Amino acid sequence: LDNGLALKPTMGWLHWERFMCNTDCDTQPDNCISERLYMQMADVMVKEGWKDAGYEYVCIDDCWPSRQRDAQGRLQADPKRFPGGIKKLADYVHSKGLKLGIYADVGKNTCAGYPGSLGHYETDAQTFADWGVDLLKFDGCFMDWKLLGDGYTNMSKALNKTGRSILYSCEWPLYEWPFQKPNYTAIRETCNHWRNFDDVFDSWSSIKSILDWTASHQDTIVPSAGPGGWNDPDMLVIGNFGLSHAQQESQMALWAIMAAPLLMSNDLRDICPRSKKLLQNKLIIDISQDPLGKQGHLSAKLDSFEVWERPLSKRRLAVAVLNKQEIGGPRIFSIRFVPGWKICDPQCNVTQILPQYKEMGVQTLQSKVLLYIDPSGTALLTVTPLSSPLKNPHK
Ligand SMILES: OC[C@@H]1[C@H](O)[C@H](O)[C@@H](O)CN1C(=S)Nc1ccc(F)cc1
Repeated sequence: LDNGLALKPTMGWLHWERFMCNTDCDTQPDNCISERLYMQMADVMVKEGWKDAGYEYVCIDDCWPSRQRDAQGRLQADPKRFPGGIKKLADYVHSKGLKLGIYADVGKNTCAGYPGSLGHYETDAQTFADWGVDLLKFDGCFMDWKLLGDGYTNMSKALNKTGRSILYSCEWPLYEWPFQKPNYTAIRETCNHWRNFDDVFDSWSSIKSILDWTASHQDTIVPSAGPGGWNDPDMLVIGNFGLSHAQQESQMALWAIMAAPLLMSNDLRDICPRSKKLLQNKLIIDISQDPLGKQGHLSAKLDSFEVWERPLSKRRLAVAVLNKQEIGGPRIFSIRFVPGWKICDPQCNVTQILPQYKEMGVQTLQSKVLLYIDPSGTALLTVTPLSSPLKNPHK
């Protein structure tokens, strides 16, 4: 969507995978969907270096509203859980130099059964703008699939009409795929990023299913990604319970290669140092936020390894090698099997970023560079071609 936003993949925090629809603030005041949760996350994001690392949007997901619209037909926050209302929460988040995201649904109800926006697109867009909201995640539940396009485009126009810059995150293709192949040209014109596939869960099988779907549809979806519009493989679950450290490194590396929005869903108030270090790794974030804005793709599969490559600015290349084998110990992968390795003709400079930082120095096409990759782990590298002076000096 050409609204000047999401020129790089969105970075921030989104409540859903970790906090879901927990509305029991009597029993669980620290973990229920309430203004406290977002204010505390905003505080931590400033205090613990998340904002400095680039994480900017604090996002509310489903279950925030009251069950009824107000007398003017406007959505309103649950008064017990958000006593200050959304506008005051937005002011607080803005006072921290962060941005606030909110959630609504194109159809009759949200997926959790709260009021949907069907028939209220302009009212809801104006309400969000009046509150100072900076991002809208627009879900696709309870909607006739034949009307999805109208719904998503009408809300896009309604947001534009408010005159406020509001990043528009859609789920349009996710709800259309079961019926017909989505039109990614229309989707890109309408949204700043779009969910294509199932919700992420806190498990390696969930991450694998998302990667497999992406690889098998890459010819359709990869060309549609670029500044202002991105494919959204769903939230980062790094720092929760279900992934080993190697698997957490794999999600971080592959989401950077896919130019995916980096929306964490975890408890930043209580996260293990290794996961925090991984999420704040500047070299990986630089790959994610690369100005060329081209999404990477699966370039080779061999012997239970997957090679993913992303072209970067300044003719550089990011390479991720994933060891799909889930038995045994670390396995060796020769970098010569990386299709993009040909940019090392005649020479290139190689830096390994994961599983640990290692400058591998100048290599040639014939170099024997071996990577040791843990089961369900990933080696992440950047390769910079060095053109020798003899080769086409005027090129
Ligand atoms: O209710 C909101 C929740 C999150 O926003 C996800 O990111 C959205 O993809 C939708 N969503 C959920 S749980 N959707 C859903 C997931 C499974 C299901 F059987 C019925 C609805």
